[in-house]
Amino acid sequence: MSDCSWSSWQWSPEVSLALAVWVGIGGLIVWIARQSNFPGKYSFMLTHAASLWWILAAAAELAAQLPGCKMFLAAMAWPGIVLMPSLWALFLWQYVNSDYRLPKASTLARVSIAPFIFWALALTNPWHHLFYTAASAPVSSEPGAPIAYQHGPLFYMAAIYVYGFMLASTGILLHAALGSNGLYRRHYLAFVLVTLIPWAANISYVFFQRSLFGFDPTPFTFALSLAAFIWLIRRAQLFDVIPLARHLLLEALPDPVLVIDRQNRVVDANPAALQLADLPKPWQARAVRDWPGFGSALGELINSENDSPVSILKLEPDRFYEARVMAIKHRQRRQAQTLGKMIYLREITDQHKAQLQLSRALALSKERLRTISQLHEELQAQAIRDPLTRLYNRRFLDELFTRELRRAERDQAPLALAVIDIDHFKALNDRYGHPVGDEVLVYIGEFLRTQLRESDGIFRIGGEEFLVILPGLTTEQAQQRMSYICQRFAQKPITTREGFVSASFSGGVAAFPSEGHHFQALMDKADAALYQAKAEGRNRIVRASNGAYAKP
Ligand SMILES: Nc1nc2c(ncn2[C@@H]2O[C@H](COP(=O)(O)OP(=O)(O)OP(=O)(O)O)[C@@H](O)[C@H]2O)c(=O)[nH]1
Repeated sequence: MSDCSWSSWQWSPEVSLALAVWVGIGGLIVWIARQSNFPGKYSFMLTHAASLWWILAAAAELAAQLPGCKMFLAAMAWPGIVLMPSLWALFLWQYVNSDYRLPKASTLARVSIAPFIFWALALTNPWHHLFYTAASAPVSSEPGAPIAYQHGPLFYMAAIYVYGFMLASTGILLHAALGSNGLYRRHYLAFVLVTLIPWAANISYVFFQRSLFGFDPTPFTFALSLAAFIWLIRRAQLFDVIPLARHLLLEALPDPVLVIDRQNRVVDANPAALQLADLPKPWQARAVRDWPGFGSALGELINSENDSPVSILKLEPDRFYEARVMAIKHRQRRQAQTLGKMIYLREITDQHKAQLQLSRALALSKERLRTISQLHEELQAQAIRDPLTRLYNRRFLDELFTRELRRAERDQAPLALAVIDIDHFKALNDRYGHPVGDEVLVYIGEFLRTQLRESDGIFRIGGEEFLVILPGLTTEQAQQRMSYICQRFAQKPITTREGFVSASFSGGVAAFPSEGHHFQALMDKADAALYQAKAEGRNRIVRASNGAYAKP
């Protein structure tokens, strides 16, 4: 210090350059202070204040003529040297995490501990020579000659500390640059450049003894940083246009947007939201559920554990809005802290009504389709059934017989066919009347249905004529089965409107493959057997047998 009071001071172009950089950075700080808030604004200003300290000490060292004074001023630069990279890392962290807050006093105190320790160690170097060794001396005997510093272990410790922050800064920036695009990515990449140039200059000085004016070139590279910031601010809209543009966008947006804090109080609302709530400007911050008009609906939405990103709200009579609730998160180290929520509303009344109409029309046409297909099924069922007895009619005979014949051929199984005709039905009609005849027809249909298997097909093929398809039965088995039914039918009188009526039927039976391989062949033989049954006295079943008719 005493050396400095005796030292003469020499002005030089290098000193002018250092002071020009100092003035430029000072101007940058003043300009930034006047700008609206941006993430990391205060740590950005503090970083440059630290660089001002360093440059001033460097300019003074350049101007000082006595070696003792130069070494004292070199030690004086250390708070700036060590503070600058740590504050720069703090700024970048806040910037990439959109943290607008003033750095906490405790954070600043923690960041300042190491710079003060290194400063104290540098100032006490004449006693311990652990920062700069005793071999540090002017490069020549000329007055004002620069000092060739020989670095001691404490110097390298300080360098490691500083380089750690530079490394962290580069990591933060590269990570942010990779996850962003457009203007933001350009900002991050420019920040990488601003970080790497002074660091490279410092490494070349510390490890490769590259100097500028016989001096550490690092503070001079701040001129490049300054140029980069001027370019970023003027050309790449750093710190200025983006928040402004976002604010303008929010103001001009026709859709209502609300920002609520952790206590669900509205802390910001754009004009569209105020208009929707019919709130005058200025409005007071109030709980979202108390907002006129749509507060209760929004309150419910926020409190519900509804994870769906979009909800439909009916806010006013007949007005529908799509509501998106987005959490506003702030990342702190590895934890993400929720600061509040942003609610974005978009009116979708017309779409919603159209959608409702569409879904109503869709439901109606589905209902109609169901009715039509039901009717269709009923018609289909009716088309193949005899309306009086509900037995199958001739129309279905072909289809069922063909299907059963194929199955019989495939399984090599017999398939019997029985033709039945009510005996003396004309006489019954004549005696009791046609309606009673109908009752007898219905009764026989029901009777056959109860006596035969589910798999047997029963058809009414004429006035009082029926046909039964009996899958799996031979002629003999079919005759036995039908004879049994024939006997039971004849034994039981039928209840009609005219009292008890007795009736009987006759039948002829033929089967695949013994009597034929086609429907018509089997039908002819069964018919002939029926004729035989009638001729033999009725009330019996006669089977056809290979061209001849076998009696029971
Ligand atoms: N009630 C009623 N009678 C019918 C129906 N269809 C046909 N018939 C009558 O059935 C009778 C058939 O008589 P026929 O063919 O002479 O035979 P049958 O009197 O039964 O004498 P066999 O067959 O020789 O025993 C006719 O009188 C027809 O009018 C019908 O749907 N309802």
